[in-house]
This record gives sequence, C-alpha cells and structure tokens, in this order.
Amino acid sequence: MDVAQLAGLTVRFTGGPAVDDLSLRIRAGERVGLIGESGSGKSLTGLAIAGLLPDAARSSGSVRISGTEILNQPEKVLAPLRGRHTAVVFQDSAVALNPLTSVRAQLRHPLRRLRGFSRAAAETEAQRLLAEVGLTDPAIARLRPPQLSGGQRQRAGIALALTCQPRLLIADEPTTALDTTVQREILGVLDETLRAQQGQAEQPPGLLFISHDLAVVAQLCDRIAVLRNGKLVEEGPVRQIIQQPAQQHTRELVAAAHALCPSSTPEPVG
Ligand SMILES: Nc1ncnc2c1ncn2[C@@H]1O[C@H](COP(=O)(O)OP(=O)(O)OP(=O)(O)O)[C@@H](O)[C@H]1O
Repeated sequence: MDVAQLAGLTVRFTGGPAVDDLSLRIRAGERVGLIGESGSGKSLTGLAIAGLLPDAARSSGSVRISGTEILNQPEKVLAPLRGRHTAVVFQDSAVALNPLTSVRAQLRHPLRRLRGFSRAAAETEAQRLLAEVGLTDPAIARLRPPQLSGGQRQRAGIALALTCQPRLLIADEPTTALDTTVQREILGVLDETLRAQQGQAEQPPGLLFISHDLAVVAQLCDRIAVLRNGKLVEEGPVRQIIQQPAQQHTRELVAAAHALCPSSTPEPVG
C-alpha cells in the first residue's frame, strides 16, 4: 500500500519549475531519504506532500496520500488529512509548537480533538509519547517550547507529529540545526519511535526524510531519492545509491559525504 504517490509533480513560482515532473512512491513502513543540494526542491516536495505549499506556488501533476488526491484541493479536503495522514517535523520545531503553552498541553490538544481521548486518557497518552521520545522528566513536559533546548524541542516536535499516528511522517532537515551529538540522539529517537509506532498503529508509518546530508540519510532510510534542479535524477536502495550510483551528480554527492564522514559512507564503486 502506498502512503504517498507523486506523479508528474511540478511546482513553480514566477520562473522555471522548482520541482519538475517528479514521480515518487512511498510505501507503508518505508523510509525514503530525499537528498539534493540547496535549492534542488526538497522542501517544496515535502510541503506539497503535506498539503502546505505556499499560496504563491502553482502546482500540477498528482499527489495522492493514502489514495486521496491532495494537490490543488480546498482546505476542507486537506484539513482532515493533516496530522492523521501526514505530519511534519521541521528543522526547528519552534515553528510547529505554540510558544505560549506547555509541551504536554500541546500534545493533549490533538489527542482530545482528533482522536477523541478523554482528558485523563489524553494526559496518559501525552506522557507515554513524551517518554517515547526521551522526555520522561515531568518538569520538562510542563515547560513552554522557548524554555527547551534545541534537542528537547525536536523531541517534543516528533512527539507532537506522532499524536495522531500519521501514515507518513515528513521530517525536513530535523537535525540540521543541532550539534553532532544531539543530532545523533534525535536520529536515534526517530528510528526508535518509528519502530515503536509499527507495533501500535494499524499501518506502519512511512518516513520521508529530507536532508542535504547523505551520511545522515544512509543511517536511517531504506531508499534514497536524489533531486537536482527540481528533477529526480536517481532513486534506489541506500546500498545501491551509495556503492553504485548511476548518475554523475549522485557520485559527487557520495564522494562529498565520504570525504566528510568516511566511516558512514563507503566510497562509490566505479
Ligand atoms: N515561497 C517561495 N517563493 C519563491 N520561490 C521559492 C519559494 N519557496 C522556494 N522557492 C524556490 O524554489 C526552489 C526550491 O526550494 P526548496 O526550498 O524546495 O529547496 P531545498 O532543496 O529544500 O533547499 P535547502 O536545502 O536550501 O532548504 C529554490 O530555488 C527556492 O528559491
């Protein structure tokens, strides 16, 4: 079962296409890494899948989420899908979290409103989700987002994104703003929480992990899609993309990642 199916997705502003005739599938439980240099169209692709393209964007093609077409659909079609079908973790979860309300209260809200939990059940589930992302200290759960560290905020953002058991989690550079140690911790949290979700939700969630960092993507994902100038230039299993990239651009990305981090990305063959 595909959780996301993109066919000929094209997004443009005033000039040429920023995303150009992109076709991509993400299956239930699959983790797909979307990589490419700055400006290659990664974030716009994630926003299109989340139904969050900016008003100025003109888009064509098709984006189906669990079979439902969402491209150029009115808000009344998109709103019920957000949270339940797709949820997003951004580079800094400050953009998704309300700065004025405690983290725990922000988790309770969708649990009550969208999943119909009682107040007590929402409280228990919020605590469980926070524990799952490593925020076990109740004192932290009572804090407001600006009082948290960057790493704690990303943990809270992941917990918030998972409150409605989305079929597809879109993580857009979720560790880029963090130092290396915290980055590793957050990748571990994502890995473990997705595994845990597989046991709880009816359908294992898919992951679209957007990053310019091939080494990070290789640690977490099953498949890699490479974008360049808005076009999908190559796609395949992680091992194939890293060890036997078919395209020159992918070879360059692999060689650059290898130069920076020789232990996590082997040198390309050929
Ligand atoms: N709201 C917008 N208005 C005009 N152009 C935009 C807008 N958003 C994105 N673009 C353009 O679309 C192209 C793709 O942008 P996108 O943010 O998807 O790239 P990206 O691969 O995610 O880059 P980065 O890694 O730097 O975040 C860029 O040239 C960008 O300038």
